[in-house]
Amino acid sequence: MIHIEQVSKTFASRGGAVLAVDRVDLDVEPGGFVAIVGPSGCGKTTLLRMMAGLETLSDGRILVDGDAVVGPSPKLGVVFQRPVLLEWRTILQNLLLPIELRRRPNDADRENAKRLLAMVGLTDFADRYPRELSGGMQQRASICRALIADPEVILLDEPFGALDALTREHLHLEFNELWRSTGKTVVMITHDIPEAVFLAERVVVMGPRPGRIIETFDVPFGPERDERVQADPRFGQLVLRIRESLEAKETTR
Ligand SMILES: Nc1ncnc2c1ncn2[C@@H]1O[C@H](COP(=O)(O)OP(=O)(O)OP(=O)(O)O)[C@@H](O)[C@H]1O
Repeated sequence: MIHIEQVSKTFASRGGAVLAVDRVDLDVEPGGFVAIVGPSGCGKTTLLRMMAGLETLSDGRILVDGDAVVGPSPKLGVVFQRPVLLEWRTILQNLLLPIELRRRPNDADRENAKRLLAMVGLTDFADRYPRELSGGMQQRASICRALIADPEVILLDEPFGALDALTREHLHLEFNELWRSTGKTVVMITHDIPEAVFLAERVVVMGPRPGRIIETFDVPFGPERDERVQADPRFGQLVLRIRESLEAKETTR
């Protein structure tokens, strides 16, 4: 579904050119879930923004479902670290925004939005404004908005990073179910290694700048996950191996 081939990104800055992403190759199969972890500033966000068509490539190519990414596309839904909801629109109106940018929303769109809100337990909040919702609820609404145009791929940049631990755990379970029930292809950036192992099928480790993929780990659990996965010794072992992979590279900087 996603094919990333020898992708590089160089930014021009006052101090000279900054190589943020260096010849990254990555393939994600349809319905797959890949998490990307790496030290701060290693180019994760830049890579995700290039996948989303929000940043140009300096070199290489990115294909989504066979087509080169040349700009934002309805095939891609993006969720950012902070829920970027418009304060003056209700939750339902916020959800319908991606549709409105292309055409007038109809009753079927409104039904679809309500179905998504029901999936994440926000049925009663459709007509409320973002400020009336907690951070976790707003982030759920943002995930619904990324899904409204029925994209084949969802890209998430630390979507749960700004939430408290309990809310984050709830959303992990919800997001796992959402992924399984919709069959979407997911790429998620996170700093949280246990989160990556809990949610993804594959965890990709990026090394410090210039950002390159240094190691890939397969997660030994099926798609259906719950709290018991974390008690499995393989969970802790994998978290440790990924942490060691990250730390090995940090010390050889
Ligand atoms: N628009 C830009 N102009 C110049 N340099 C940039 C730009 N965007 C990112 N960079 C540089 O590219 C590098 C990678 O940044 P990026 O935000 O992708 O890292 P990251 O891995 O997502 O970091 P973090 O985990 O801290 O969010 C950094 O050195 C950053 O300073």
